[in-house]
Amino acid sequence: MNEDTALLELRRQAHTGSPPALFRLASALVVRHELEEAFTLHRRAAEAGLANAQIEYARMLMYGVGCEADAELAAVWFLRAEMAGSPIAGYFLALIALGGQALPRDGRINERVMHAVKADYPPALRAAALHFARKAHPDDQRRCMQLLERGADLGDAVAARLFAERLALGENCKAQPFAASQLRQQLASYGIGPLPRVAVPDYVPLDVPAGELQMDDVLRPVDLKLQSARPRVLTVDGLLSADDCRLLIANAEPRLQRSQTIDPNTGKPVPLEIRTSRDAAVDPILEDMALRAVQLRMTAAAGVPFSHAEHLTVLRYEPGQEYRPHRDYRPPGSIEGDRPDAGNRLRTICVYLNDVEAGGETEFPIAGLRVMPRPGRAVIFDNLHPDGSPDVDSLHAGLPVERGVKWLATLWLRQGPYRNY
Ligand SMILES: O=C(O)CCC(=O)C(=O)O
Ligand SMILES: [Fe+2]
Repeated sequence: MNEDTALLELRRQAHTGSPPALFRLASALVVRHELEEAFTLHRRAAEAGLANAQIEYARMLMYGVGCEADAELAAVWFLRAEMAGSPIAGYFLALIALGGQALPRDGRINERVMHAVKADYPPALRAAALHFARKAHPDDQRRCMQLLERGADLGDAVAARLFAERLALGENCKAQPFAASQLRQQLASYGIGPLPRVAVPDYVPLDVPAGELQMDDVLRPVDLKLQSARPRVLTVDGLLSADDCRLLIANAEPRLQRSQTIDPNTGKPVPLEIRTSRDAAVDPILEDMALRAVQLRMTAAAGVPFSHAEHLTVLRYEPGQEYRPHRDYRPPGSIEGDRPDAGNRLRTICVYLNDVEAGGETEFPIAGLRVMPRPGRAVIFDNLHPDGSPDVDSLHAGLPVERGVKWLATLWLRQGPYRNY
């Protein structure tokens, strides 16, 4: 049967109106990028009570695929699928609720994540593993390892890479170089290399009873150090854990592209000599609970609601690569095409993900300040004055890397809401 005959057969079956047949046809149409028709068919199957279709329909609504995005309506359909017994729907409800925008951030987040963990849903395993990774109790460290291992067994390459690092380094566990090298060989056969070395930053371990999940820990206040008042620059060490840093690198690495910069004349992103790194932005469709938790930690430290954040960008600079002096606020005219209602870039938070052998500091020339990369260290700075006007003194640069590689995560934070869930 060729592809078209197969589709015709699916259409014939769907004609009967049977929900599983509608679902199968919709899924085939998604693969063919016929999204609007897929959306309508998933809706019909969802309305007829099919839980899988309810999840797919809700996901399309959440991301605006084949339709206008509508996070509130997505939540309604995830709730129906959850009531029909789907822990995956519960996971998505927890993901939406953690953003605190389309659903309230309530205690059900933890319950739902645990439920999805018990159902072996890999994104939930990853999120819970990274949460337990921050807790001092040895039982929680064991839980973290078990969850990463389970994720790896289920084919989650990110979990496998994180697990291999901990095993190889004996980080919060007994070093198992043989098991680590076997796992790395397995990953290498899929073309996946080892992660860069990330030293464990000092941070206050999470004070949550052993075995318990408290996902909203990401919002807890951190100890910011004022480095300069004008321009306003703050830093905090250990904002992210070694596992968080590795998570960001592992997610970005396969998708890196030459960085682009907004051309001040046209307002369009283009590759320019002032910024020679490679980077990957996290598309909302790829944003799972663990990635969301890391970003919430960043926005909370920056004192800006999560909804104001543009998409996370992870950058990689090789020797000689740099981001020459620039300001992060967007030139008037370039906002129009990208959520003008969200206003300009009020503030930026960058987190270094590894140690750079030499070079790669972030320099603020007006303040006479250079911030050294250290894994988990964040630098937060204002791009606008309190009255919303551009602060020309916010000029800054990513100095050229001299030796080693520099990995960095940047969130640009707008004046108003940019995301809807
Ligand atoms: O690489 C750095 O240190 C600075 C990065 C930066 O300025 C940016 O991402 O906007
Ligand atoms: Fe910048």
